[in-house]
Amino acid sequence: MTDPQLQHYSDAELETLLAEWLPHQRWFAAKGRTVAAVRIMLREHLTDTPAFGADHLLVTVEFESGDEQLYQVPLGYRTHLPDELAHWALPRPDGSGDDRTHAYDGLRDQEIIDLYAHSIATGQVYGPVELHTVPGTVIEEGLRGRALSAEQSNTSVVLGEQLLLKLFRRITPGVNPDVELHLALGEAGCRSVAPVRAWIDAEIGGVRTTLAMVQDFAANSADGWSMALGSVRDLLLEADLRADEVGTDFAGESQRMGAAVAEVHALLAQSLGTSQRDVGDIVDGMLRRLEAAGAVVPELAEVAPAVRARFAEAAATGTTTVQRVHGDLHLGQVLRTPEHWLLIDFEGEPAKSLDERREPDSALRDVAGMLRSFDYAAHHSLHDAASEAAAAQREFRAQEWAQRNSAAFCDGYASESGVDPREFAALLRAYELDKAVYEVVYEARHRPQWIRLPLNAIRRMTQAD
Ligand SMILES: Nc1ncnc2c1ncn2[C@@H]1O[C@H](COP(=O)(O)OP(=O)(O)O)[C@@H](O)[C@H]1O
Ligand SMILES: O=P(O)(O)O[C@H]1O[C@H](CO)[C@@H](O[C@H]2O[C@H](CO)[C@@H](O)[C@H](O)[C@H]2O)[C@H](O)[C@H]1O
Repeated sequence: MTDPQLQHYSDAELETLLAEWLPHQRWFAAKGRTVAAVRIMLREHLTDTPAFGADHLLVTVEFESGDEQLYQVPLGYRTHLPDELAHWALPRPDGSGDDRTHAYDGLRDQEIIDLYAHSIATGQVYGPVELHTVPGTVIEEGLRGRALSAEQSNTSVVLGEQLLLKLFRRITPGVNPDVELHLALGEAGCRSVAPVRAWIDAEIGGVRTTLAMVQDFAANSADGWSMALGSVRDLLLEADLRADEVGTDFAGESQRMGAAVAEVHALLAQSLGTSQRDVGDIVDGMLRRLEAAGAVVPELAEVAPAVRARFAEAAATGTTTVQRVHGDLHLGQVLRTPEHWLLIDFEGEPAKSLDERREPDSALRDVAGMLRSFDYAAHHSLHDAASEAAAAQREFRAQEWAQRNSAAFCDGYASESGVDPREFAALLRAYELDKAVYEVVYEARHRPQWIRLPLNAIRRMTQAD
């Protein structure tokens, strides 16, 4: 029996199917919004073999509200869909028969990944796309690829356990800060990032726009979030021990992490400069975000006056030094290699515009991001305890873990930079609250069952002296 032929999908057919499929993808940034239509902006045909086909798409998503977002979507086509690809398939057109070719996320297909790896190694890219390689870089041919887990804002593929190809999903015209800052830090000889070796861009609407980047893959690394959760879990299991007596005490790691963040900040300041900014201006942005968040999550109304009071304390502190920063630092953005800590993902908060993400900010934003993350890790593992007394005890111990690691992180930061973030308590607290407000909206949209973590933290922070 011969296999059925691959059937072509028209642009119009794909647009209809993508409008249904895109909102369910983890990397779709507009969760909760109604898609009015999808338009294909670019469709580059990559291959047609008897077994499979592939296209590379850039699509514009139009929302009911009238605005648009641009997404990058590699698609594969097969007549028979292997079980492991079923999860990544687009719906099939209404009324299509059993032999209708399947369309699916191309980056989940080994053979299509190989095609991209070959293209990067040989420099043979498609259509208007350009590949730029950092001088001295040689990307081997024939590196086998595997896509990383699905829970990401973008899609990353490990090539030969040596390199990581990160394909940006939501595309914003301009240079992606992930490439921009990684390149600057690489040139400055920073030890605490994985160097970028190449990037891919194209001119979109007259603007050179980043589509993907290739950086060193840190094999055998563990992410800070998993390590921190392990430490908290062990502490909560050992009811009679203090945090510093438990084998997986994390404070030494937090201290080294603080030093790594300080190194990155110093090199970003050195390479890309610093300036002075009125804290009042920074706080105006925080107030605007608080108001916008209140429209999404009504529970914020109850804590908003106390948050505003904290913001006002920060605004009264005058001016502060600003520089390029990471912008969305948390425990999931640091990797512990066998040697040291690496910071990854310099894209900034996905919900902000590119201009906002590239705006110089206080280094305290990143410090606050990490302090929030210690609080998340500490409280994430608290389940309903058998009695109120037991719950209070577990809460107390979780809180102690967060404080111990926050202090160690600040100690490490201060030892590397000579500046202790805790000296700027009012501004640091304002950044922590701003981040927690962002998190409330993030959780409402992505993980509603987690929303109590940032909401409770805001209550604690606004009640504390
Ligand atoms: N250089 C690297 N080496 C090893 N693993 C990495 C590297 N960069 C990222 N990762 C892994 O990929 C995951 C997603 O990376 P990230 O840059 O945060 O992507 P996203 O923007 O999609 O969230 C990280 O949680 C980490 O596990
Ligand atoms: O890693 P991303 O750039 O996609 O960042 C977004 O998702 C994060 C969650 O994956 C989110 O981080 C929040 O949850 C973390 C635990 O999962 C916690 O460690 C962070 O402190 C907390 O902010 C991040 O805010 C969001 O931008």
